[in-house]
Amino acid sequence: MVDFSIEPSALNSSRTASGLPTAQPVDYKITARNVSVFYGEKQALFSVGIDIPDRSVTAFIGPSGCGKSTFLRCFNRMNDTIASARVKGEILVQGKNIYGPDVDPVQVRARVGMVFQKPNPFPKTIFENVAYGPRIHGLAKSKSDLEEIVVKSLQRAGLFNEVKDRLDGEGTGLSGGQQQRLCIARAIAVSPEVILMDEPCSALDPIATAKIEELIDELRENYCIVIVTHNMQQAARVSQRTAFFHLGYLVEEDTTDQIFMNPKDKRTQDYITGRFG
Ligand SMILES: Nc1ncnc2c1ncn2[C@@H]1O[C@H](COP(=O)(O)OP(=O)(O)OP(=O)(O)O)[C@@H](O)[C@H]1O
Repeated sequence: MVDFSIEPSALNSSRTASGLPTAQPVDYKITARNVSVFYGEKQALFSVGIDIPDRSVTAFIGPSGCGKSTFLRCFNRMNDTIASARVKGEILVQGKNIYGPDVDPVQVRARVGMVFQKPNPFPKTIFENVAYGPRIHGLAKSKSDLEEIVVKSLQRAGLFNEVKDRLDGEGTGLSGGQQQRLCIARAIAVSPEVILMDEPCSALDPIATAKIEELIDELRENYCIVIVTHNMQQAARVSQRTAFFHLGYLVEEDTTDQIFMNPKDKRTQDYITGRFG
């Protein structure tokens, strides 16, 4: 664990019985400092900094093209897979700079899982979709170990009861909402520290969306979750903190209540009241 005790922004103030404020360290999972991202000559993000707490949901909102997904992809080095993308600045996950010279991006992506807009199960069985990650990362010592990981991951993703009789069926044969929960199970199976979600409900109907939102709420007890969403009601429903982006800048970040009820910046206010977006 990193000692955050000297970082003023990492302190929550509370009051003792004497009425004097005391500082309590917040458990931050991700810390980003001065992050800028370029696609070729074009700059998409401008010196963004944020602290993201563990065991909670942080939502990134803002108009199309403001850089939400670009910033999210910095947290597991997915931008490395885009040839023109260049990331500057520092991102610490659990205190370790994930852009350090000794860091393997494949390991980063196991620690920081990602769920995409469109459910993307592998063309394999339901069991294999979940077993694949633990197997390649050597997380199971035996067949029964692996089975246990698969069952637990499906249970945590709220899918087990629906698929327990057809684990040998194709993952792609599930409904859209089930496929997305399968992708969440797949992400959980490698015991990540963080789960990134890039508009995870945008391809789903309202009932499947409600299930995923419930699941997100349950998962936050154990994980740091960061979600990009276009849907402000969804951000208000599922997140504890919200960051508003505009034209590549992080305009404002605070508790979700504060952002939606009393934003400090006029651009945030205009966006959440639907004046642009
Ligand atoms: N692979 C890429 N190559 C070139 N430019 C890109 C690439 N991906 C994103 N951009 C540009 O970077 C900027 C930020 O895009 P990004 O997708 O991060 O925004 P966003 O806020 O997530 O948008 P949306 O809500 O529409 O998904 C935009 O101007 C976009 O055109």
